[in-house]
Amino acid sequence: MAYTSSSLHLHKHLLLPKTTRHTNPSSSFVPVAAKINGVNGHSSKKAPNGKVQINGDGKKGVSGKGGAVNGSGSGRKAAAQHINGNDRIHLSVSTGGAGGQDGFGLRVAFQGAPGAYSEFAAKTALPGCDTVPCRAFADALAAVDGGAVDRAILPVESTMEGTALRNYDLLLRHDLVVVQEINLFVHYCLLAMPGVRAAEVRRVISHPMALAHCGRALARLGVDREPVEDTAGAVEMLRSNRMLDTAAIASPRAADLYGLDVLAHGLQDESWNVTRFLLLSKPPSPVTLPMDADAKTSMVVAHRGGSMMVVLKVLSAFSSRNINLTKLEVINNNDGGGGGGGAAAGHPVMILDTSARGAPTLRAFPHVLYVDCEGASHDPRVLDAIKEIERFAVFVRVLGCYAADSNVYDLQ
Ligand SMILES: O=C(O)C(=O)Cc1ccccc1
Repeated sequence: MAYTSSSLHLHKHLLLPKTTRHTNPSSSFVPVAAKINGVNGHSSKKAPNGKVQINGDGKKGVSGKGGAVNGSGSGRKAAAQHINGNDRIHLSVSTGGAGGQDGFGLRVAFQGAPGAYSEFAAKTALPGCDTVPCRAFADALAAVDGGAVDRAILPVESTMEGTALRNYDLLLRHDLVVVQEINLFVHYCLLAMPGVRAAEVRRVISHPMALAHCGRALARLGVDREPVEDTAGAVEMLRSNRMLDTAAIASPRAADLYGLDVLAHGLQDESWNVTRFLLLSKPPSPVTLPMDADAKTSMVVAHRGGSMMVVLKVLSAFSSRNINLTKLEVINNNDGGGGGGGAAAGHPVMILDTSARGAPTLRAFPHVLYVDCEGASHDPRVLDAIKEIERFAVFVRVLGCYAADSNVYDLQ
């Protein structure tokens, strides 16, 4: 196999929620996204009343009361079914912002149209921030790299699919630092134009990750699948083209925002479906961690390959110092052919080397490890572990040090 990736994924036990704070979901999702024009394509209109108005009719704002999909007063609620049985997990999670970070005055680029999961993750991580919709993840990263926005948010792994290698590839090509992590419970709904019945749906469109996460449910429904840029963009497309034979997979919030019917809830094949997002900024990191904070450090290690010995040595560098790892992804690209592993299949991983004097250079590495460890990057034990790894690795780049947040936040 040319390009392989194996990993120790974050799973349920690592994502147990800590907080029990509940807030009004609609209040945690303020309509500031509408104030900003999209960086590359997506934009949203602002209604005269200051609420978001998507595609014209202005019936539903972001905080629109009448369309609560899972709340009271929704006519759509009764019709929606749970595709995968008892999929509504009731998590004790916060919808009100992670780690006490205040996002007022910060512009955060995300991939997708307003109502995308990434936007919700940004709003949860940095309550009060202004979100900036972008056509592609690459545009969101370019926006923060170029100084057009303060942060970008990127989904990097999910409990169902592991590491989003494409997004890691993007991250590594930029001189950006990880400043925050956020875990979001992703609840998928099947949405259609008002009045459309499930039996009339021939095709389902959504972000590729959403289609993959709902594979079994879609097979059961016997519909065609078509990937589009993002979940909310799919909903926007349905709405603006008045598609009557097509449904979209997106969040209940997107249904509310764009005024679509929810045909089914809990479409995901696994009831535990959590996506981990990273917030990225230009260096130096604007975040100062309190000394006693639970911190995490993310890094990428490039090595010569040849055997799995290097993995054992990396593990030993941490374990001998009693440092816990929360992620280890092993990437090997041996012969340049095809093979599994996502966007970079058949290609070495391109990493921007910012350590050398002079301009940062993009370097190609066939053998790479993505490592997250507990502890701050300035913790002497972590520093020592990195020093030890540097003795046998070709290159180590610390991607960021940030507050560990094991909460799982929920849209509901
Ligand atoms: O398409 C979206 O809404 C996104 O934000 C990307 C995404 C898709 C599925 C799960 C998590 C993030």
